[in-house]
This record gives sequence, C-alpha cells and structure tokens, in this order.
Amino acid sequence: MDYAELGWQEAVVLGCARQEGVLEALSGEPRAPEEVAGALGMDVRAVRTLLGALAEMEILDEEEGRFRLREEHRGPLLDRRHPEYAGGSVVHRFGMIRNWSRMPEVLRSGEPVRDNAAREEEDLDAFIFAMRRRAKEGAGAVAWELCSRLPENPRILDVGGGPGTYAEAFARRGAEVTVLDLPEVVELMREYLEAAGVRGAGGDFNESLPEGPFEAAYLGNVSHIYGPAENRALFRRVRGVLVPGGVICIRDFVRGVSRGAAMFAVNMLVHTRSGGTYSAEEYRSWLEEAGFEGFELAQAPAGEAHLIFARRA
Ligand SMILES: C[S@@+](CC[C@H](N)C(=O)[O-])C[C@H]1O[C@@H](n2cnc3c(N)ncnc32)[C@H](O)[C@@H]1O
Repeated sequence: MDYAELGWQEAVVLGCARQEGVLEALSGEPRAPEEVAGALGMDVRAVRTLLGALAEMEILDEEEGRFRLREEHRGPLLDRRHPEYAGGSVVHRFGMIRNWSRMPEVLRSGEPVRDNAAREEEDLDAFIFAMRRRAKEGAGAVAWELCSRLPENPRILDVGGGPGTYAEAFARRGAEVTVLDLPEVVELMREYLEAAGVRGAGGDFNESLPEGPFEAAYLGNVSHIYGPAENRALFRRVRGVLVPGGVICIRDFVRGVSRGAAMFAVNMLVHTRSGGTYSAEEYRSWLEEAGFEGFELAQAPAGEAHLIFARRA
C-alpha cells in the first residue's frame, strides 16, 4: 500500500488510528471494539466505526467482530527501524490535513496555525520520520551530484539535516559529515546519526553554524521554512564556514521552475511565520550578495524540487 497516496478520508482514518494508539492496541491478539475502547478510554461506537473503516481499507483483519492489524502493515506502520517505516508520514499527513483546513483563520491573521519551531514531542517525531522517509528516493543521487563537485573525503555540513537520510548518503560516499539541527532533533536521531558515523550538532542555524571549515554545505529543504531576510543571513553564515571554492548546495522548490512550488508556499503559509518558495533569480542574487559565484540550477534527482549549486568566491 502506498500510504502517501491515500485519499484524504483514508489518510485521516489511518493517521488518527496511528496517532491515538489504536494500531498498537491491535498489533497483538485480535480484539473487540469494546476492549480497545476500554483500554484507550474511547467511545465504543466511535472505535467500532473506525475499526470498520480500517478493515475496509485492508489495514485490519476482522473475524467474528474482533480486529487485528494485518501482518504486512505492522513493520511499515509501527516499527521505526523497518526500512519502509511510514508511521511518521501517516501521522504527519493527518496533521497537515488538520492544519490546512484552518486556512480561513490564516487568511485573516496572516499567522501560521502553530509555530513550526515549537512542535510537540509526538508531532516532532512524526515530522522527522516523515522527512526521513521522503528523502530516501533521491538522497543517493543528490550525494553523487554534490560529491562529484568535491575532493575525496570532503567535510560536509548538512544544515537542517537531522532526519539523517542525506547525511547517511554523503557518509556512504566517504564524506565526513556534520549534521546541524535543533537540539531536540539531534537528540531524537542520535542513534541513527551515530550508526552512520555522522556527527550531530544541536543548535539554531539562524544564530550560528559549527565552525568548520567544510568543503561543502548542504541545505536540503530548509530555505522554504524562512523568509528572504533569514535566508540571506544564512547564506552569509554558510560562506563563513566554507573553504575558499567550497560548495553550497540547496535543494528546494524553485518558483517558476519546480512544479508545485506555488502550492508548497501555501504549506509554508499555514506552518511558518515567514516561509515561502523563491525564484532562481532570488536565490542567485542572495547567493551573490553573500559572496558566492558560479550559480547553477539543476533538476533534483527525485521529486519536483531543484538543486542549486554555487561556490564560495
Ligand atoms: C523540512 S526538514 C528537511 C530535513 C532534511 N534536510 C531533508 O531534506 O530531508 C527541515 C529541517 O530543518 C530543521 N530546522 C528548521 N529550522 C531550524 C533552525 N533554525 N536551526 C536548525 N535546524 C532547523 C528541522 O528541525 C528539520 O530537521
């Protein structure tokens, strides 16, 4: 099952069941709705209805009024170590649907529905594991693209790289990788980063970066979280930790070039105070102003986003 492609009703039913512990409650012996409702402090009619829908989706097996999570969904939905783990993604998608449906409020206030920087613990877990999964398809090819522009065994700073997928791909190409992410994200992902031999540094990239120097800095899907002022300051900060000729690589939706870039800006409107998506000209001018040259724009290997490369002048 492609959990990312479910229609909105199925996405709500599955995301809610995963988030509220209903799937875990059904991962052992078959149970009746009354038992699940009792164990989780829920309403019996509501649980019976939800389980019926999950059975119709073939997430649960039903036999004589008792339900159980199907074996093929157990790893992908419950086990963070499973290679196809999508439990974070389904909870994240459920949250997106809830947040997007509050757009009338956002239109009036101009404020996000909640501050991206202040995620609840459970929400953070879902978000980071959703990002970890989403990056899987293109990370190896991005690592190849970046490393082919660098000397052997380069030092790479992965800015906002906490989910670890890109960092792992850079490390597989022989890079010495430092991931900078918010302290709570580095803590959450510590065992994954350590297993890949990647150094985790907790901090706020809008304030400072690890000293370096680095042969490259990778900014994967972080530019859209912030406005022009933060991005311009971040590019200047990145320049300061690169060796002369060092490479900055940005992966993001580029306005007017990447399909879906304008729609993605709506996601940032709903979730951030200043985020959005930017044109190639904006990126070029911000990079040149920060002291980069040799601007290059390329299609990212997977998905609709683009890669931007430039070198420290
Ligand atoms: C959309 S995710 C992208 C993750 C990863 N680079 C990728 O492309 O899959 C953005 C990441 O940036 C981190 N982040 C956002 N603002 C940050 C800040 N001010 N300082 C450090 N990390 C930040 C988030 O915690 C998250 O891990």
